Amino acid sequence: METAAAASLPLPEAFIEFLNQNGLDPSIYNSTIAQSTPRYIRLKPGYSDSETFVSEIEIELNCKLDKVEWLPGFYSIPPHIQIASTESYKQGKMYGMDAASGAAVFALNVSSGDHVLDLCAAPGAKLCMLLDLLGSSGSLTGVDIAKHRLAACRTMLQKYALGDRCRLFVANGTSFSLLPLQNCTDAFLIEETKETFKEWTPKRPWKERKASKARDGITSKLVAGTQEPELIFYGRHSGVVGLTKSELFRISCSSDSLDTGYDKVLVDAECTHDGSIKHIQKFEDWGWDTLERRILDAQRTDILTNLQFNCCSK
Ligand SMILES: C[S@@+](CC[C@H](N)C(=O)[O-])C[C@H]1O[C@@H](n2cnc3c(N)ncnc32)[C@H](O)[C@@H]1O
Repeated sequence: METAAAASLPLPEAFIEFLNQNGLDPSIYNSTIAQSTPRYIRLKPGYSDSETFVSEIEIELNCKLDKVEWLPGFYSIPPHIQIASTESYKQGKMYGMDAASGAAVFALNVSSGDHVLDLCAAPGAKLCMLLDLLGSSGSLTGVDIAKHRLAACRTMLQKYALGDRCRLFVANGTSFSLLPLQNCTDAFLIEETKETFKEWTPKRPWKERKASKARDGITSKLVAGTQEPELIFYGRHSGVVGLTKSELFRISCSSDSLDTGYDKVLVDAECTHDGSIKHIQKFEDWGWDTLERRILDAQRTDILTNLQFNCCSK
């Protein structure tokens, strides 16, 4: 961190050393520079190639959309532009999603008919992109350890009308072992005497759910590794409808799980996109001691390393 700009940053020595060791430019944590980092939006398939729709959004946002050539459906917008109050966003025609997040999903190379597992799914931006890529084929299983976060993901599926081939489990990803159902259905003998899963219906429309969440606040609750996965959502073609509970929770339908497992697995245990810069910038309000305790604490990051190792080595 040789430059004068970086030297003027109120970053602790140890953090600057860490950035230097990893070839990262400390000036990205300068809030003036970070404020010029563009934001990105992803347009829903069907809208993303429509020039008319792009022009409509430009009028609505009062800015120009710059197409990200290497990432289908993505556009960059100036950092100060807010999308949440626009009609296109409210109507589920666009997502606020970082290009780096999109790149991770794109790199999975999802193809038609794939059975995909998203192990750290909430709040669901990547999950929605995966479902958009799958279209009307394959299946997607979303897992998250935090129930309130996965509930937000379910709301997102409803908002974007995307959940048809998806199921969501509150579970610890390090021990999640349920296989995709589409591969197993032939092996199931539906026992008519037992109660089976009926079509999932929301207790409340998603807009009401969003409003009441804001009113009531949220309680953070994480599941233990040993707890049985809790199914909080399943779509009509997710393979769940018509199964009994014991069929759903059978972890293997064949001795060879290589044939019956997932085709692609996404493990997004912690943020790696431009949003992480904003997390670090909280030091300006919190001070470094608090930031270190809340975010950079060695014990917490050790847990994260183990989580990523466990998930990836399965
Ligand atoms: C960076 S966020 C994921 C963002 C998400 N992929 C998206 O695109 O919106 C990390 C998520 O991992 C979840 N998580 C952390 N440890 C977990 C575990 N052991 N099992 C399952 N989920 C976990 C957190 O609750 C959090 O929701």
